[in-house]
Amino acid sequence: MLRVTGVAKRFGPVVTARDVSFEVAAGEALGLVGPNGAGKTTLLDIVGGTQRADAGTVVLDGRDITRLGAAARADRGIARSYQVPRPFGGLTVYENVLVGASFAGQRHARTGPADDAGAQAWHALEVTGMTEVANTPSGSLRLLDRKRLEVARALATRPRLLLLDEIAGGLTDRELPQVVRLVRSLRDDGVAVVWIEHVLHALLDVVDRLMCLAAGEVIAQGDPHDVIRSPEVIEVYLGSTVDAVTDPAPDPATTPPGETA
Ligand SMILES: Nc1ncnc2c1ncn2[C@@H]1O[C@H](COP(=O)(O)OP(=O)(O)OP(=O)(O)O)[C@@H](O)[C@H]1O
Repeated sequence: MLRVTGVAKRFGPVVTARDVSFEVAAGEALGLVGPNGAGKTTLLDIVGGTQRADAGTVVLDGRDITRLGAAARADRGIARSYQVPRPFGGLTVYENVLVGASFAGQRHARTGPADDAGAQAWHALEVTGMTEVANTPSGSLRLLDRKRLEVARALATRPRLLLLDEIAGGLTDRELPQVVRLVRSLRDDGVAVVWIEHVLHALLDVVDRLMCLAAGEVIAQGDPHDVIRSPEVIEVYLGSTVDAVTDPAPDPATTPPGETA
């Protein structure tokens, strides 16, 4: 479904992507890990269309979308959540999601029968377990609900490819499984997912494949358990936490050293 080939990006002297290539199949979940500053968010930006790569191509469903902006990519089914949730604080949860659903509704109306944006927004709240806080001002939400609202706003656009940026960071041991279940259910419903996450055991509960970036380069990708056992990944990212991550009863709060949630 998604094929990224030979992507390069730099900000002045800082190289954030160097010949990065990967693929995501329809309905597949790919985890993206790596040290702070490795270039993970920039790569998501390049796939989502909010950043333009210096070189390389992004192909969705066989069509080259490299030169398309974020709105045109959203039209084609790409949606994303942001590391720092940015809801419209004065609007309720429902209203926030309705904004996304309305834009998507207008787009779909151009090519087919008009959607009911309200129904679509409500559906996104149901899927994310947020109906009980639908009328709560989003500025007063606890962290878990702010994270879920990010996902709900993205879902309201009816994506086929969902880009998630650290939606598990900062959550408690009791909250984490809810996010894991949510992402897994989306994947199981056929939505392809690319998920950046430092909370590795949450990622490992969901993703089909894992890719590790360091200094803008892919240092490993493939089976998640192979990737976290890769000597290079252990050296530059996991260090001694690899045993905690793969332990049968891992500490849910485990985050690699030096990483921010
Ligand atoms: N717009 C920008 N202008 C200049 N430098 C940038 C810009 N965006 C990102 N960078 C730099 O590019 C590098 C990669 O940043 P990026 O946010 O993609 O990394 P990351 O792997 O997502 O990190 P983290 O895990 O901390 O979120 C960093 O050194 C960052 O400071």
